[in-house]
Amino acid sequence: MTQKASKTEFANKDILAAALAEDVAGALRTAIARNGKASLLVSGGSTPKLFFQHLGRAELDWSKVFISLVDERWVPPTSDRSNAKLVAENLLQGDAANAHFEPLFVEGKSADDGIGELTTRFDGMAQPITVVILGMGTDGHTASFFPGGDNLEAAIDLANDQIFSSMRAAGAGEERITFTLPALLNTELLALHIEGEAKQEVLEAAQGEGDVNDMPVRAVLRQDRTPLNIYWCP
Ligand SMILES: O=C(O)[C@H](O)[C@@H](O)[C@H](O)[C@H](O)COP(=O)(O)O
Repeated sequence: MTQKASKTEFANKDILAAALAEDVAGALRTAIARNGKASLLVSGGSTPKLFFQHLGRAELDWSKVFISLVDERWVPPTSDRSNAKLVAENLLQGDAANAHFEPLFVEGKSADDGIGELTTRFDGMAQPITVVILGMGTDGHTASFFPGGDNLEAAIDLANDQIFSSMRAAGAGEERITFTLPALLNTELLALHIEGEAKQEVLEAAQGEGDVNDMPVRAVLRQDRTPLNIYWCP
C-alpha cells in the first residue's frame, strides 16, 4: 500500500525555498521554546542551496540548534563534493554560524571504520530529531539509499537499530555514509524537497507499484511511521 504523502506545489524555486525555510524555522523555534534546543538534518546535492540561504537568514536562536546531514559523500570537508562544505557556505552564515554543525566524516578512516566514532558522537543527539529534509535523485535514491547499494537492505530496514550505514553503489560516486531509515523517521517534521518535471515523473513512478530496491525512495513513501511532506516546484 502506498502511503498518502501531502504534496505542496510552489510556483518557482525561490518561493519554495522561502516557504520551506519558514516551515523549518517555525519547527526549530517551537522545539527551542519547548525543550531549549532543536535539531536539523539536511540533504546535500544541488537542490537545497537556495533553501539553505533562506533558512540561514531566519531569526531564531541558532546557538540552540544542532545541524547535521542526512547523508554524506565520504570526502574531506574541503572537497567540492562535500555536503558539509555546501552547508558551511550556504547555511552556516551570519547568525546561523552560531549553530552547532556535526560533520559525517572522520579523517583518515573509511566509512565503515568511522561509523563507531560517529555513532558515539551522535549518542547525545536529542530524540526525536526536530526536522529531517530529504532530497531525491532521478534514479529514485534518497539519503544514500541507492539502487544496487551494497548495504541498502540494512539501511532501509525499519527494524535496524543502528543509526548509520555505509554505502557503496555505482550511482553514488564515492563511498557514502547515511543515517538509516528508522533513524531518519524518528523526527517531528519529515520533508522531501524536489524540483523539476523530471523528478516529478520519478516521484510518480515511485508512488506506483514496484520493487523498493529499484527505487529506494519507496521505502520512505510506503512507511506509515512518520507523515511525509513533499515540497515541489517546476
Ligand atoms: O549527498 C547527496 O547527494 C544527497 O544528500 C542526496 O540524497 C541528494 O539529496 C539527492 O541526490 C538529490 O540531489 P540533487 O539535489 O543534486 O538532485
